[in-house]
Amino acid sequence: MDNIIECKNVTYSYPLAETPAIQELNVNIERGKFYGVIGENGSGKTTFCALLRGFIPDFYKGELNGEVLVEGKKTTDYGGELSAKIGYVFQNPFTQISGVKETVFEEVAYGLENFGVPVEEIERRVVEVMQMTDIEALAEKNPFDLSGGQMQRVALASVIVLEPDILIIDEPTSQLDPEGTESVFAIIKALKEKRKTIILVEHKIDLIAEYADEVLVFKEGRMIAAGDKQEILSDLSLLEQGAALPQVAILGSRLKEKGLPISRIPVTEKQAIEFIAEALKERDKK
Ligand SMILES: Nc1ncnc2c1ncn2[C@@H]1O[C@H](COP(=O)(O)OP(=O)(O)OP(=O)(O)O)[C@@H](O)[C@H]1O
Repeated sequence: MDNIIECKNVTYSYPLAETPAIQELNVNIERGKFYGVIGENGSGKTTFCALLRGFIPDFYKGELNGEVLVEGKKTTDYGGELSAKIGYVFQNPFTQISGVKETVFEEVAYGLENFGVPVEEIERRVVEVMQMTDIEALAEKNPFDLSGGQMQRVALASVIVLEPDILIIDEPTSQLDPEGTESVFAIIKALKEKRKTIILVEHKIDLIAEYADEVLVFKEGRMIAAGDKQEILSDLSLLEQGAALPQVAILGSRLKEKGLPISRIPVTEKQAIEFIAEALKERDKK
């Protein structure tokens, strides 16, 4: 198994906090997999992201015990190189936009300029990423004159252009309409196809069900479940723990309880159609 990130017995408290925001966390993140992170508000998802990218303890002090390793090296032993390895996309794209560049093109190029990449390479990479994120038509616009969905695509482009191996994306669609959400997920899907390691915090459970490989569930600072998305998202006992599960998983389980011979609990709409049709055929055979 190729673990790109490992958390070993991590407990962290923000300064002056009475209870830790993360408690006794042990988790391995495998290279090239897509992790969906879910849990109630305040359960520790954003704090988990801050730990992975070394923001804790670099920027947030407080008390940290245990170790977070990225490619076998402690985050506390990295200098600036960690930010080249791990791209972070904020919930609010306003936070990501530098505010010092006047066009979208310059904004996307900004990070590469800071890394001292040669001009021709910057041009090539920016053009490529703008195509991938479907923002070519916005190249000459001011980043602040965009819709929320467009701005989030620019924010994603400015991170993707740096070619990090790991992407941590914290609720990218919370402020977007369905169309903006769809366009952001088209990009996330393309990143998944490039075999990037992706850690995505997202409340929209159907999107997690559709795209993630693995799901991590947080509650009150503890990771209460982790594993294959099919297994986690069909575990109805998690509902009692406050986790959101796909409606189709709940429906499938209830149909099973009512006696429908459904062999697998669906987590996506496509699976629901397939698995329920299979079960109906099975029932009619009898
Ligand atoms: N900068 C901070 N200083 C002190 N406490 C904080 C800070 N950020 C978060 N917390 C606390 O840590 C706990 C975990 O918060 P966190 O933001 O990680 O949860 P979350 O699951 O990401 O929530 P949400 O879904 O609302 O974004 C909460 O009790 C929160 O109040």
